[in-house]
Amino acid sequence: MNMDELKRQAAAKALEHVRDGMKLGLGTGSTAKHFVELLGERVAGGLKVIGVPTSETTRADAQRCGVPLTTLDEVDRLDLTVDGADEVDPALNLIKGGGGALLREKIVAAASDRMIVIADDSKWVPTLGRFPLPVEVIPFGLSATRRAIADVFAKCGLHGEMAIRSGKDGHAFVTDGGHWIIDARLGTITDAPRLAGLLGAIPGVVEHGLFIGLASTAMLAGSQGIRVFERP
Ligand SMILES: O=C(CO)[C@H](O)[C@H](O)COP(=O)(O)O
Repeated sequence: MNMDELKRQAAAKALEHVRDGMKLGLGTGSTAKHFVELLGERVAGGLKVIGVPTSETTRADAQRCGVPLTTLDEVDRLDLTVDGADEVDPALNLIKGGGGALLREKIVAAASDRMIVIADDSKWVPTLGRFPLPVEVIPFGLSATRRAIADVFAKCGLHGEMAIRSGKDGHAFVTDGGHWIIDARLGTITDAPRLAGLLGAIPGVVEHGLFIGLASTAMLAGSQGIRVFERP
């Protein structure tokens, strides 16, 4: 089975947890896109749900699939968010943001009673950090912000290369919020909650891709089937 089929299987498994009347957070990325498409099929069959997309790309996908949309200004809490991840560790802490949507993804996940992470099982890691950590920054004062990020890494015993993410046009990739992303190759993040707290306190850092304590469940599809993990 190829990777894309595994992603679709994980998405289908998450769909089993969607009930009539739910308010849903809709994630971003190739796995989340499968979920939106499968959800669209259920909506066409009469399921009543409403979704909050975590990116302009997901908004367009959801509209194409006929999934009714709302915003976090119009609803209070969401029942469930289903989203992909770049890495998942045994505590269900995550690295996200490979698709550049980490800011809206984190806002939506934090506004949800439950977050289900869907992925193929290559995303499962014993310790976060193999995938470059995305840090969303304001372009103003970038060098100062970068130095502050490097100081935080050093304080956490991490020394990694940092690169401004480029878009397809070769210029800096611009997020839906108008910010830039620094990708940091850290290797192994031994204390992700501490790093998350320190990065979040830097002026100029809008958000980072460490999702600590937000995921309730992970559904990871592999050649042996789907493994479901609950947050310990
Ligand atoms: O965080 C994300 C986007 O910002 C994605 O969820 C993450 O990059 C995983 O993507 P994919 O499902 O395509 O592997």
